[in-house]
Amino acid sequence: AVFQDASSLPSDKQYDIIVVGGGTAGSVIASRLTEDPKINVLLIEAGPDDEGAIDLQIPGNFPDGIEPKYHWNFTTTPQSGLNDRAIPYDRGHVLGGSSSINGMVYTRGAADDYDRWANVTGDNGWKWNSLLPLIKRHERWSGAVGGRNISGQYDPTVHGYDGQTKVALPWSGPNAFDNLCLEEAKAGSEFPFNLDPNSGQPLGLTWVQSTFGGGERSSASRAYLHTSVRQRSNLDILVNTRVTRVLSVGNVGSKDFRTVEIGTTVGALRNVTARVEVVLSAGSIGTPHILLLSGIGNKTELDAVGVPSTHELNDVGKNLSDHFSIFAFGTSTAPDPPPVDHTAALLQWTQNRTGPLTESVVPHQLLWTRLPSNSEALQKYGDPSSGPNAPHIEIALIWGPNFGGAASLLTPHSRGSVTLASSNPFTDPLININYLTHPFDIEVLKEAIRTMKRFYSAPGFSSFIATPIAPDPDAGEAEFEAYTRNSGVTALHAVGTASMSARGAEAGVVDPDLKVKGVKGLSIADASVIPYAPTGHTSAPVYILAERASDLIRSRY
Ligand SMILES: Cc1cc2nc3c(=O)[nH]c(=O)nc-3n(C[C@H](O)[C@H](O)[C@H](O)COP(=O)(O)OP(=O)(O)OC[C@H]3O[C@@H](n4cnc5c(N)ncnc54)[C@H](O)[C@@H]3O)c2cc1C
Repeated sequence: AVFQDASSLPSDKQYDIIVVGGGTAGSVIASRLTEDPKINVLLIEAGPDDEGAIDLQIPGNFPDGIEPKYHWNFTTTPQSGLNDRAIPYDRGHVLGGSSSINGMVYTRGAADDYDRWANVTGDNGWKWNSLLPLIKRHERWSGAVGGRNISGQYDPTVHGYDGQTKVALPWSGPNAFDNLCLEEAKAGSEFPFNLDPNSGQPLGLTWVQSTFGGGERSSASRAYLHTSVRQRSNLDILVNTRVTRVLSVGNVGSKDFRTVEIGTTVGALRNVTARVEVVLSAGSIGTPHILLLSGIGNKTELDAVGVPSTHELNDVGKNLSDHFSIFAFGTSTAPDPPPVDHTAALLQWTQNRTGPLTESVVPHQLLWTRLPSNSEALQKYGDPSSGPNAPHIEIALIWGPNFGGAASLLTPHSRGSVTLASSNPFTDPLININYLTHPFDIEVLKEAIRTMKRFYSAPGFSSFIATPIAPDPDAGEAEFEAYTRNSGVTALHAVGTASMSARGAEAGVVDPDLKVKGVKGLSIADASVIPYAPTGHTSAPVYILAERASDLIRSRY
Protein backbone atom coordinates (compact mmCIF):
# COMPACT_ATOMS: atom_id res chain seq x y z
CA ALA A 1 0.00 0.00 0.00
CA VAL A 2 1.04 3.64 -0.39
CA PHE A 3 0.73 5.87 2.70
CA GLN A 4 0.67 9.63 2.17
CA ASP A 5 1.94 10.56 5.64
CA ALA A 6 3.63 9.00 8.65
CA SER A 7 0.54 9.23 10.88
CA SER A 8 -1.35 6.85 8.59
CA LEU A 9 1.35 4.16 8.75
CA PRO A 10 0.10 1.22 10.87
CA SER A 11 1.99 1.32 14.19
CA ASP A 12 1.74 -2.41 14.90
CA LYS A 13 3.26 -3.64 11.63
CA GLN A 14 6.72 -5.27 11.58
CA TYR A 15 9.04 -4.73 8.62
CA ASP A 16 12.04 -6.94 7.87
CA ILE A 17 13.76 -4.25 5.85
CA ILE A 18 13.34 -0.48 5.75
CA VAL A 19 14.62 1.16 2.55
CA VAL A 20 15.30 4.89 2.98
CA GLY A 21 14.76 6.92 -0.20
CA GLY A 22 12.45 5.76 -3.00
CA GLY A 23 14.79 7.05 -5.72
CA THR A 24 16.67 5.30 -8.48
CA ALA A 25 18.34 2.68 -6.30
CA GLY A 26 15.64 2.53 -3.61
CA SER A 27 12.88 1.70 -6.12
CA VAL A 28 14.94 -1.19 -7.53
CA ILE A 29 15.73 -2.58 -4.09
CA ALA A 30 12.18 -2.37 -2.71
CA SER A 31 10.88 -4.04 -5.86
CA ARG A 32 13.44 -6.84 -6.02
CA LEU A 33 13.29 -7.67 -2.30
CA THR A 34 9.50 -7.98 -2.31
CA GLU A 35 9.62 -10.51 -5.16
CA ASP A 36 10.18 -12.82 -2.19
CA PRO A 37 6.81 -12.89 -0.38
CA LYS A 38 8.57 -13.73 2.88
CA ILE A 39 10.36 -10.34 3.00
CA ASN A 40 8.30 -7.43 4.36
CA VAL A 41 9.59 -4.05 3.19
CA LEU A 42 8.84 -0.44 4.12
CA LEU A 43 10.08 2.11 1.56
CA ILE A 44 10.23 5.71 2.85
CA GLU A 45 10.46 8.64 0.40
CA ALA A 46 10.79 12.32 1.33
CA GLY A 47 9.01 13.54 -1.82
CA PRO A 48 5.51 12.90 -3.17
CA ASP A 49 4.18 9.92 -5.11
CA ASP A 50 4.70 10.14 -8.89
CA GLU A 51 1.50 8.22 -9.70
CA GLY A 52 -0.41 10.11 -12.40
CA ALA A 53 2.20 12.91 -12.68
CA ILE A 54 2.00 13.42 -16.44
CA ASP A 55 4.68 16.14 -16.50
CA LEU A 56 7.20 13.56 -15.29
CA GLN A 57 6.22 11.12 -18.03
CA ILE A 58 6.86 13.44 -20.99
CA PRO A 59 10.54 13.05 -21.98
CA GLY A 60 10.55 16.46 -23.72
CA ASN A 61 9.67 18.16 -20.42
CA PHE A 62 13.29 17.87 -19.28
CA PRO A 63 14.66 20.19 -17.95
CA ASP A 64 12.18 23.05 -17.57
CA GLY A 65 8.75 21.45 -17.68
CA ILE A 66 8.84 19.67 -14.32
CA GLU A 67 7.00 21.07 -11.27
CA PRO A 68 9.11 22.60 -8.44
CA LYS A 69 7.70 20.20 -5.81
CA TYR A 70 9.64 17.36 -7.45
CA HIS A 71 13.05 19.01 -6.84
CA TRP A 72 15.23 19.35 -3.73
CA ASN A 73 16.60 22.65 -5.08
CA PHE A 74 19.92 22.48 -3.25
CA THR A 75 22.65 25.05 -3.86
CA THR A 76 26.37 24.36 -3.51
CA THR A 77 28.60 26.41 -1.25
CA PRO A 78 30.52 29.19 -3.06
CA GLN A 79 32.94 27.28 -5.30
CA SER A 80 36.47 28.69 -5.23
CA GLY A 81 37.22 27.02 -8.59
CA LEU A 82 34.21 28.81 -10.10
CA ASN A 83 35.15 32.32 -8.96
CA ASP A 84 33.03 31.82 -5.84
CA ARG A 85 29.82 31.05 -7.68
CA ALA A 86 27.33 29.04 -5.62
CA ILE A 87 25.44 26.97 -8.19
CA PRO A 88 22.07 25.18 -8.11
CA TYR A 89 22.45 21.49 -7.30
CA ASP A 90 19.28 19.59 -8.05
CA ARG A 91 18.11 16.11 -7.01
CA GLY A 92 14.76 14.43 -7.57
CA HIS A 93 12.34 14.83 -4.62
CA VAL A 94 9.69 12.32 -5.68
CA LEU A 95 9.22 8.57 -5.97
CA GLY A 96 11.80 7.51 -8.59
CA GLY A 97 14.18 10.18 -7.24
CA SER A 98 16.52 11.74 -9.75
CA SER A 99 15.48 9.20 -12.41
CA SER A 100 12.07 10.93 -12.41
CA ILE A 101 13.53 14.32 -13.35
CA ASN A 102 16.85 13.60 -15.07
CA GLY A 103 18.02 13.98 -18.68
CA MET A 104 17.51 10.21 -19.25
CA VAL A 105 20.84 9.65 -21.03
CA TYR A 106 21.63 5.96 -20.57
CA THR A 107 25.34 5.15 -20.49
CA ARG A 108 26.81 2.30 -18.51
CA GLY A 109 30.33 3.73 -18.76
CA ALA A 110 33.44 1.64 -19.39
CA ALA A 111 33.91 -1.98 -18.30
CA ASP A 112 37.14 -0.65 -16.75
CA ASP A 113 35.06 1.41 -14.29
CA TYR A 114 33.44 -1.68 -12.79
CA ASP A 115 36.69 -3.65 -12.85
CA ARG A 116 38.15 -0.84 -10.75
CA TRP A 117 35.27 -1.23 -8.24
CA ALA A 118 36.29 -4.89 -8.00
CA ASN A 119 39.95 -3.95 -7.55
CA VAL A 120 39.39 -1.38 -4.81
CA THR A 121 36.97 -3.61 -2.90
CA GLY A 122 38.68 -6.96 -3.52
CA ASP A 123 35.29 -8.37 -4.62
CA ASN A 124 35.14 -9.82 -8.12
CA GLY A 125 31.35 -9.68 -8.00
CA TRP A 126 31.70 -6.00 -8.96
CA LYS A 127 33.56 -6.81 -12.19
CA TRP A 128 31.85 -5.90 -15.47
CA ASN A 129 31.73 -9.53 -16.57
CA SER A 130 30.17 -10.62 -13.27
CA LEU A 131 27.59 -7.83 -13.47
CA LEU A 132 26.56 -8.47 -17.10
CA PRO A 133 23.61 -10.77 -16.25
CA LEU A 134 22.31 -8.14 -13.82
CA ILE A 135 22.71 -5.42 -16.44
CA LYS A 136 20.54 -7.41 -18.79
CA ARG A 137 18.11 -8.19 -15.98
CA HIS A 138 17.49 -4.47 -15.42
CA GLU A 139 17.02 -3.40 -19.04
CA ARG A 140 14.09 -3.68 -21.46
CA TRP A 141 15.39 -2.56 -24.86
CA SER A 142 12.60 -0.64 -26.59
CA GLY A 143 13.95 0.29 -30.03
CA ALA A 144 12.79 3.71 -31.18
CA VAL A 145 9.31 5.09 -30.80
CA GLY A 146 7.42 5.30 -34.09
CA GLY A 147 9.36 2.31 -35.42
CA ARG A 148 11.98 4.05 -37.61
CA ASN A 149 14.75 1.84 -38.96
CA ILE A 150 17.47 1.68 -36.30
CA SER A 151 19.67 -1.04 -37.69
CA GLY A 152 23.31 0.02 -37.56
CA GLN A 153 22.57 2.43 -34.70
CA TYR A 154 22.99 -0.01 -31.78
CA ASP A 155 24.28 -3.49 -31.03
CA PRO A 156 21.39 -5.87 -30.22
CA THR A 157 23.73 -8.31 -28.46
CA VAL A 158 24.61 -5.99 -25.58
CA HIS A 159 21.05 -5.26 -24.44
CA GLY A 160 18.50 -6.86 -22.14
CA TYR A 161 14.98 -7.44 -23.40
CA ASP A 162 13.01 -8.74 -20.41
CA GLY A 163 14.03 -6.33 -17.67
CA GLN A 164 12.35 -3.31 -16.11
CA THR A 165 13.96 -0.08 -17.36
CA LYS A 166 13.05 0.84 -20.91
CA VAL A 167 16.01 2.02 -23.00
CA ALA A 168 15.60 3.40 -26.51
CA LEU A 169 17.06 5.43 -29.34
CA PRO A 170 15.56 8.84 -30.18
CA TRP A 171 12.28 9.03 -32.09
CA SER A 172 13.80 11.21 -34.83
CA GLY A 173 16.97 11.07 -36.90
CA PRO A 174 19.30 10.86 -38.55
CA ASN A 175 19.02 14.55 -39.42
CA ALA A 176 21.39 16.50 -41.69
CA PHE A 177 23.80 17.21 -38.83
CA ASP A 178 23.72 13.58 -37.58
CA ASN A 179 24.66 12.51 -41.11
CA LEU A 180 27.66 14.85 -41.22
CA CYS A 181 28.89 13.52 -37.87
CA LEU A 182 28.32 9.89 -38.85
CA GLU A 183 29.98 10.33 -42.24
CA GLU A 184 33.08 11.73 -40.60
CA ALA A 185 33.26 8.86 -38.12
CA LYS A 186 32.63 6.22 -40.78
CA ALA A 187 35.30 7.73 -43.05
CA GLY A 188 37.97 6.39 -40.70
CA SER A 189 38.76 9.64 -38.92
CA GLU A 190 40.44 10.03 -35.54
CA PHE A 191 36.91 9.52 -34.16
CA PRO A 192 35.63 6.07 -35.14
CA PHE A 193 31.95 5.18 -35.17
CA ASN A 194 31.09 2.96 -32.20
CA LEU A 195 27.98 0.87 -32.78
CA ASP A 196 26.97 0.90 -29.12
CA PRO A 197 28.12 3.01 -26.17
CA ASN A 198 26.84 0.41 -23.73
CA SER A 199 29.07 -2.50 -24.69
CA GLY A 200 31.60 -1.60 -21.97
CA GLN A 201 33.85 -0.06 -24.65
CA PRO A 202 32.37 3.42 -25.11
CA LEU A 203 35.13 5.26 -27.01
CA GLY A 204 34.17 6.85 -30.34
CA LEU A 205 31.06 8.45 -31.83
CA THR A 206 27.83 6.84 -30.64
CA TRP A 207 24.09 7.29 -30.93
CA VAL A 208 22.59 8.41 -27.63
CA GLN A 209 20.42 5.89 -25.80
CA SER A 210 17.95 7.02 -23.15
CA THR A 211 15.75 5.65 -20.37
CA PHE A 212 12.47 6.05 -22.17
CA GLY A 213 10.27 3.75 -24.17
CA GLY A 214 6.87 3.79 -25.83
CA GLY A 215 7.16 7.59 -25.83
CA GLU A 216 7.33 7.91 -22.02
CA ARG A 217 10.06 8.41 -19.43
CA SER A 218 11.00 5.11 -17.82
CA SER A 219 11.89 6.25 -14.31
CA ALA A 220 12.89 3.81 -11.58
CA SER A 221 9.46 4.09 -9.97
CA ARG A 222 7.53 3.59 -13.22
CA ALA A 223 9.76 0.65 -14.15
CA TYR A 224 10.15 -1.06 -10.79
CA LEU A 225 7.18 0.15 -8.68
CA HIS A 226 4.36 -0.21 -11.18
CA THR A 227 0.83 -1.10 -10.12
CA SER A 228 1.32 -4.83 -9.59
CA VAL A 229 4.40 -4.21 -7.41
CA ARG A 230 2.59 -1.53 -5.38
CA GLN A 231 -0.18 -4.05 -4.73
CA ARG A 232 2.15 -6.58 -3.11
CA SER A 233 1.00 -7.24 0.45
CA ASN A 234 4.63 -7.35 1.64
CA LEU A 235 5.46 -3.81 0.41
CA ASP A 236 4.42 -0.55 2.09
CA ILE A 237 5.49 2.77 0.57
CA LEU A 238 5.44 5.88 2.76
CA VAL A 239 5.79 9.16 0.83
CA ASN A 240 6.08 12.83 1.90
CA THR A 241 8.18 11.73 4.88
CA ARG A 242 11.81 12.41 5.76
CA VAL A 243 14.12 10.02 7.51
CA THR A 244 16.04 12.29 9.86
CA ARG A 245 18.37 9.78 11.60
CA VAL A 246 19.18 6.13 12.03
CA LEU A 247 19.29 5.11 15.68
CA SER A 248 20.85 2.23 17.52
CA VAL A 249 18.48 -0.42 18.82
CA GLY A 250 18.93 -0.79 22.58
CA ASN A 251 21.80 1.22 24.01
CA VAL A 252 24.02 3.46 21.84
CA GLY A 253 26.99 1.16 22.34
CA SER A 254 25.21 -1.72 20.58
CA LYS A 255 25.76 0.02 17.23
CA ASP A 256 22.83 -1.89 15.78
CA PHE A 257 21.33 0.85 13.60
CA ARG A 258 17.99 -0.70 12.68
CA THR A 259 15.72 2.13 13.81
CA VAL A 260 14.81 5.09 11.61
CA GLU A 261 13.50 8.40 12.92
CA ILE A 262 10.88 9.83 10.56
CA GLY A 263 8.64 12.86 10.20
CA THR A 264 8.15 16.25 8.62
CA THR A 265 8.99 18.67 11.46
CA VAL A 266 11.44 18.61 14.35
CA GLY A 267 8.68 18.51 16.97
CA ALA A 268 6.83 15.51 15.51
CA LEU A 269 9.19 12.65 14.82
CA ARG A 270 8.57 8.97 15.43
CA ASN A 271 10.61 5.79 15.20
CA VAL A 272 10.20 2.62 13.15
CA THR A 273 12.49 -0.38 13.65
CA ALA A 274 13.40 -2.97 11.02
CA ARG A 275 13.64 -6.58 12.09
CA VAL A 276 16.73 -7.27 9.98
CA GLU A 277 18.26 -4.27 8.19
CA VAL A 278 17.97 -0.60 7.21
CA VAL A 279 19.16 0.22 3.68
CA LEU A 280 20.05 3.85 2.97
CA SER A 281 19.28 4.80 -0.66
CA ALA A 282 18.88 8.56 -0.18
CA GLY A 283 21.51 9.41 -2.79
CA SER A 284 24.92 11.09 -2.76
CA ILE A 285 23.63 14.07 -0.78
CA GLY A 286 20.84 12.52 1.30
CA THR A 287 22.69 9.43 2.50
CA PRO A 288 25.72 11.20 4.05
CA HIS A 289 23.33 13.83 5.44
CA ILE A 290 21.39 11.14 7.35
CA LEU A 291 24.58 9.40 8.52
CA LEU A 292 26.09 12.64 9.84
CA LEU A 293 22.85 13.64 11.61
CA SER A 294 22.97 10.19 13.24
CA GLY A 295 26.46 10.83 14.61
CA ILE A 296 28.18 8.54 12.10
CA GLY A 297 31.13 10.47 10.68
CA ASN A 298 34.18 12.45 11.73
CA LYS A 299 33.84 13.12 15.50
CA THR A 300 35.60 16.51 15.49
CA GLU A 301 33.38 17.80 12.69
CA LEU A 302 30.24 16.46 14.40
CA ASP A 303 31.25 18.04 17.74
CA ALA A 304 31.50 21.39 15.97
CA VAL A 305 27.79 21.30 15.05
CA GLY A 306 26.65 19.70 18.31
CA VAL A 307 25.85 16.21 17.03
CA PRO A 308 26.90 13.48 19.49
CA SER A 309 29.17 10.91 17.87
CA THR A 310 27.71 7.40 17.76
CA HIS A 311 30.24 5.76 15.47
CA GLU A 312 33.46 7.26 14.17
CA LEU A 313 33.75 6.86 10.38
CA ASN A 314 35.87 9.65 8.94
CA ASP A 315 35.04 9.27 5.26
CA VAL A 316 31.29 9.87 5.52
CA GLY A 317 30.51 12.79 3.20
CA LYS A 318 34.07 12.93 1.83
CA ASN A 319 35.39 11.96 -1.63
CA LEU A 320 32.54 13.75 -3.43
CA SER A 321 33.25 13.91 -7.16
CA ASP A 322 31.21 15.06 -10.12
CA HIS A 323 31.37 15.74 -13.83
CA PHE A 324 31.58 19.34 -15.06
CA SER A 325 30.60 20.75 -18.46
CA ILE A 326 31.09 23.78 -20.68
CA PHE A 327 29.39 24.78 -23.91
CA ALA A 328 31.20 25.95 -27.05
CA PHE A 329 29.45 27.09 -30.22
CA GLY A 330 30.08 28.38 -33.73
CA THR A 331 27.62 29.48 -36.40
CA SER A 332 26.57 27.42 -39.36
CA THR A 333 25.67 28.16 -42.97
CA ALA A 334 22.90 25.55 -42.98
CA PRO A 335 19.31 26.55 -42.27
CA ASP A 336 18.45 25.95 -38.62
CA PRO A 337 16.44 22.84 -37.81
CA PRO A 338 12.75 23.74 -37.69
CA PRO A 339 11.59 24.88 -34.22
CA VAL A 340 9.24 22.57 -32.33
CA ASP A 341 5.63 23.76 -32.15
CA HIS A 342 5.02 22.86 -28.51
CA THR A 343 1.22 22.87 -28.66
CA ALA A 344 1.13 20.55 -31.67
CA ALA A 345 3.83 18.35 -30.12
CA LEU A 346 1.89 18.02 -26.87
CA LEU A 347 -1.25 17.08 -28.78
CA GLN A 348 0.69 14.45 -30.74
CA TRP A 349 2.23 13.07 -27.55
CA THR A 350 -1.15 12.98 -25.80
CA GLN A 351 -2.86 11.28 -28.74
CA ASN A 352 -0.36 8.57 -29.59
CA ARG A 353 2.89 8.99 -27.60
CA THR A 354 4.96 9.92 -30.67
CA GLY A 355 6.59 13.12 -31.87
CA PRO A 356 9.24 15.53 -30.63
CA LEU A 357 8.21 15.34 -26.96
CA THR A 358 9.12 11.65 -26.88
CA GLU A 359 12.80 12.56 -26.87
CA SER A 360 14.74 14.84 -24.56
CA VAL A 361 16.73 17.96 -25.43
CA VAL A 362 19.89 15.86 -25.33
CA PRO A 363 21.48 15.65 -28.81
CA HIS A 364 21.58 12.46 -30.87
CA GLN A 365 25.34 12.01 -31.13
CA LEU A 366 27.83 11.64 -28.27
CA LEU A 367 31.59 11.59 -28.78
CA TRP A 368 33.72 9.82 -26.15
CA THR A 369 37.46 10.42 -26.21
CA ARG A 370 40.63 10.02 -24.18
CA LEU A 371 43.31 12.63 -23.67
CA PRO A 372 46.21 12.09 -26.08
CA SER A 373 48.65 9.80 -24.23
CA ASN A 374 51.41 12.41 -24.60
CA SER A 375 49.21 15.20 -23.24
CA GLU A 376 50.85 17.44 -20.67
CA ALA A 377 47.94 16.96 -18.25
CA LEU A 378 48.48 13.18 -18.11
CA GLN A 379 52.28 13.48 -17.85
CA LYS A 380 52.06 16.04 -15.08
CA TYR A 381 49.16 14.84 -12.94
CA GLY A 382 48.77 11.14 -13.75
CA ASP A 383 45.78 9.38 -15.27
CA PRO A 384 42.67 9.26 -13.05
CA SER A 385 40.72 7.14 -15.53
CA SER A 386 39.88 3.51 -14.77
CA GLY A 387 41.69 2.07 -17.78
CA PRO A 388 42.56 2.33 -21.46
CA ASN A 389 38.96 1.94 -22.65
CA ALA A 390 37.56 4.65 -20.40
CA PRO A 391 37.05 8.15 -21.81
CA HIS A 392 38.24 11.33 -20.06
CA ILE A 393 35.91 13.48 -22.16
CA GLU A 394 32.33 13.38 -23.39
CA ILE A 395 31.18 15.77 -26.09
CA ALA A 396 27.47 16.02 -26.83
CA LEU A 397 27.40 17.28 -30.43
CA ILE A 398 24.78 19.99 -30.73
CA TRP A 399 23.02 21.58 -33.69
CA GLY A 400 20.42 24.32 -33.76
CA PRO A 401 20.38 27.26 -33.85
CA ASN A 402 24.21 27.13 -33.62
CA PHE A 403 26.49 24.12 -33.78
CA GLY A 404 29.10 22.96 -31.29
CA GLY A 405 28.84 20.91 -28.17
CA ALA A 406 28.67 20.39 -24.45
CA ALA A 407 32.11 19.20 -23.38
CA SER A 408 32.29 17.29 -20.09
CA LEU A 409 35.13 16.35 -17.82
CA LEU A 410 34.47 12.72 -16.81
CA THR A 411 37.55 11.98 -14.71
CA PRO A 412 38.03 14.80 -12.20
CA HIS A 413 40.96 14.89 -9.80
CA SER A 414 39.12 17.43 -7.60
CA ARG A 415 37.22 16.08 -4.59
CA GLY A 416 34.62 17.78 -2.38
CA SER A 417 32.36 16.97 0.54
CA VAL A 418 28.91 16.96 2.10
CA THR A 419 28.98 18.26 5.68
CA LEU A 420 26.43 19.45 8.23
CA ALA A 421 25.45 23.11 8.37
CA SER A 422 23.35 22.37 11.45
CA SER A 423 22.10 19.53 13.62
CA ASN A 424 18.57 20.46 12.48
CA PRO A 425 17.66 17.66 10.03
CA PHE A 426 15.51 20.04 7.97
CA THR A 427 18.42 22.40 7.24
CA ASP A 428 20.17 21.59 3.94
CA PRO A 429 23.68 20.17 4.27
CA LEU A 430 26.72 22.04 2.90
CA ILE A 431 27.47 20.71 -0.57
CA ASN A 432 31.00 21.64 -1.58
CA ILE A 433 31.99 19.89 -4.80
CA ASN A 434 35.27 21.79 -5.18
CA TYR A 435 34.89 21.95 -8.98
CA LEU A 436 38.07 22.72 -10.94
CA THR A 437 40.23 23.08 -7.83
CA HIS A 438 42.75 20.59 -9.24
CA PRO A 439 44.71 21.95 -12.23
CA PHE A 440 44.21 18.69 -14.17
CA ASP A 441 40.48 19.32 -14.46
CA ILE A 442 40.63 22.56 -16.41
CA GLU A 443 43.36 21.11 -18.65
CA VAL A 444 40.94 18.32 -19.64
CA LEU A 445 38.32 20.88 -20.63
CA LYS A 446 40.90 22.68 -22.80
CA GLU A 447 41.67 19.36 -24.49
CA ALA A 448 37.94 18.77 -24.92
CA ILE A 449 37.59 21.96 -26.93
CA ARG A 450 40.69 21.09 -28.97
CA THR A 451 39.05 17.72 -29.66
CA MET A 452 35.89 19.48 -30.78
CA LYS A 453 37.94 21.71 -33.10
CA ARG A 454 39.57 18.65 -34.69
CA PHE A 455 36.20 16.96 -35.04
CA TYR A 456 34.67 19.91 -36.86
CA SER A 457 37.73 20.38 -39.08
CA ALA A 458 36.74 17.31 -41.16
CA PRO A 459 36.14 18.13 -44.86
CA GLY A 460 32.42 17.30 -44.59
CA PHE A 461 31.87 20.28 -42.31
CA SER A 462 33.75 22.82 -44.49
CA SER A 463 30.67 24.18 -46.26
CA PHE A 464 28.57 23.90 -43.08
CA ILE A 465 30.65 26.12 -40.81
CA ALA A 466 30.35 29.92 -40.96
CA THR A 467 32.37 30.79 -37.85
CA PRO A 468 34.45 28.37 -35.76
CA ILE A 469 33.56 27.34 -32.24
CA ALA A 470 34.38 29.56 -29.29
CA PRO A 471 35.74 29.91 -26.69
CA ASP A 472 39.02 28.48 -27.95
CA PRO A 473 41.78 27.88 -25.38
CA ASP A 474 44.36 28.34 -28.16
CA ALA A 475 43.04 31.82 -28.94
CA GLY A 476 43.44 33.03 -25.35
CA GLU A 477 44.06 30.72 -22.42
CA ALA A 478 43.19 33.26 -19.71
CA GLU A 479 39.88 34.15 -21.39
CA PHE A 480 39.10 30.45 -21.77
CA GLU A 481 39.76 29.78 -18.09
CA ALA A 482 37.64 32.77 -17.06
CA TYR A 483 34.79 31.61 -19.31
CA THR A 484 35.00 28.06 -17.93
CA ARG A 485 34.99 29.13 -14.29
CA ASN A 486 32.28 31.75 -14.84
CA SER A 487 29.85 29.80 -16.98
CA GLY A 488 30.58 26.07 -16.64
CA VAL A 489 27.73 23.90 -15.37
CA THR A 490 27.40 20.81 -13.22
CA ALA A 491 26.42 17.50 -14.80
CA LEU A 492 24.60 16.59 -11.54
CA HIS A 493 26.46 13.27 -11.35
CA ALA A 494 27.61 13.34 -7.70
CA VAL A 495 29.12 10.10 -6.39
CA GLY A 496 31.48 8.87 -3.71
CA THR A 497 30.23 10.32 -0.40
CA ALA A 498 29.88 6.89 1.24
CA SER A 499 32.38 4.97 -0.88
CA MET A 500 32.84 1.24 -0.90
CA SER A 501 36.29 -0.10 -0.09
CA ALA A 502 37.94 -3.38 0.81
CA ARG A 503 36.83 -5.22 3.91
CA GLY A 504 39.08 -4.11 6.76
CA ALA A 505 40.26 -0.98 4.91
CA GLU A 506 40.22 2.12 7.09
CA ALA A 507 39.25 4.41 4.22
CA GLY A 508 35.73 4.22 2.86
CA VAL A 509 32.29 3.86 4.40
CA VAL A 510 30.90 0.50 3.28
CA ASP A 511 32.40 -2.95 2.75
CA PRO A 512 32.09 -4.69 -0.64
CA ASP A 513 28.75 -6.18 0.51
CA LEU A 514 27.54 -2.57 1.08
CA LYS A 515 27.29 -2.93 4.88
CA VAL A 516 28.40 0.15 6.80
CA LYS A 517 31.82 -0.51 8.35
CA GLY A 518 31.92 -1.34 12.02
CA VAL A 519 28.17 -1.37 12.74
CA LYS A 520 25.27 -3.81 12.48
CA GLY A 521 21.93 -3.65 10.67
CA LEU A 522 22.81 -0.80 8.30
CA SER A 523 23.81 -0.83 4.64
CA ILE A 524 23.94 1.68 1.78
CA ALA A 525 22.98 1.25 -1.86
CA ASP A 526 22.93 4.33 -4.11
CA ALA A 527 25.32 6.61 -6.01
CA SER A 528 27.12 7.53 -2.79
CA VAL A 529 28.94 4.17 -2.64
CA ILE A 530 30.48 4.56 -6.13
CA PRO A 531 34.11 5.34 -5.34
CA TYR A 532 35.10 7.17 -8.56
CA ALA A 533 33.07 9.22 -11.05
CA PRO A 534 31.95 6.73 -13.72
CA THR A 535 32.97 7.50 -17.29
CA GLY A 536 29.40 8.08 -18.37
CA HIS A 537 26.18 9.44 -16.92
CA THR A 538 25.45 7.97 -13.52
CA SER A 539 21.95 6.49 -13.56
CA ALA A 540 22.91 3.26 -15.37
CA PRO A 541 25.71 2.47 -12.88
CA VAL A 542 23.22 3.11 -10.05
CA TYR A 543 20.69 0.69 -11.58
CA ILE A 544 23.40 -1.94 -11.99
CA LEU A 545 24.64 -1.43 -8.45
CA ALA A 546 21.10 -1.60 -7.07
CA GLU A 547 20.40 -4.88 -8.84
CA ARG A 548 23.46 -6.42 -7.17
CA ALA A 549 22.62 -4.77 -3.84
CA SER A 550 19.20 -6.48 -3.96
CA ASP A 551 20.87 -9.85 -4.45
CA LEU A 552 23.37 -9.20 -1.66
CA ILE A 553 20.62 -8.19 0.78
CA ARG A 554 18.44 -11.18 -0.16
CA SER A 555 21.37 -13.52 0.26
CA ARG A 556 21.70 -12.43 3.89
CA TYR A 557 18.41 -14.15 4.77
C1 LIG B 1 18.45 17.14 -13.21
C2 LIG B 1 19.30 15.89 -13.31
C3 LIG B 1 19.67 15.43 -14.57
C4 LIG B 1 20.43 14.26 -14.69
N1 LIG B 1 20.63 13.72 -15.94
C5 LIG B 1 21.11 12.46 -16.03
C6 LIG B 1 21.12 11.79 -17.28
O1 LIG B 1 20.69 12.32 -18.31
N2 LIG B 1 21.59 10.51 -17.31
C7 LIG B 1 22.06 9.89 -16.19
O2 LIG B 1 22.47 8.73 -16.28
N3 LIG B 1 22.08 10.51 -15.00
C8 LIG B 1 21.58 11.77 -14.89
N4 LIG B 1 21.52 12.37 -13.67
C9 LIG B 1 22.09 11.67 -12.50
C10 LIG B 1 21.30 10.44 -12.05
O3 LIG B 1 19.92 10.68 -12.21
C11 LIG B 1 21.65 10.11 -10.60
O4 LIG B 1 23.04 9.88 -10.49
C12 LIG B 1 20.93 8.88 -10.07
O5 LIG B 1 19.56 8.91 -10.40
C13 LIG B 1 21.12 8.81 -8.56
O6 LIG B 1 20.42 7.72 -8.03
P1 LIG B 1 20.33 7.52 -6.45
O7 LIG B 1 19.47 6.35 -6.20
O8 LIG B 1 21.70 7.53 -5.88
O9 LIG B 1 19.66 8.86 -5.90
P2 LIG B 1 18.23 9.48 -6.24
O10 LIG B 1 17.66 8.89 -7.45
O11 LIG B 1 18.40 10.95 -6.19
O12 LIG B 1 17.33 8.99 -5.04
C14 LIG B 1 17.43 9.43 -3.71
C15 LIG B 1 16.03 9.45 -3.14
O13 LIG B 1 16.10 9.59 -1.73
C16 LIG B 1 15.15 10.54 -1.31
N5 LIG B 1 15.66 11.10 -0.05
C17 LIG B 1 16.75 11.87 0.12
N6 LIG B 1 16.90 12.17 1.43
C18 LIG B 1 15.89 11.56 2.08
C19 LIG B 1 15.51 11.48 3.44
N7 LIG B 1 16.20 12.10 4.40
N8 LIG B 1 14.41 10.77 3.77
C20 LIG B 1 13.68 10.12 2.81
N9 LIG B 1 14.00 10.16 1.50
C21 LIG B 1 15.10 10.86 1.14
C22 LIG B 1 15.10 11.53 -2.45
O14 LIG B 1 13.94 12.33 -2.42
C23 LIG B 1 15.20 10.63 -3.65
O15 LIG B 1 13.95 10.17 -4.08
C24 LIG B 1 20.84 13.57 -13.51
C25 LIG B 1 20.48 14.04 -12.25
C26 LIG B 1 19.70 15.19 -12.13
C27 LIG B 1 19.30 15.66 -10.76
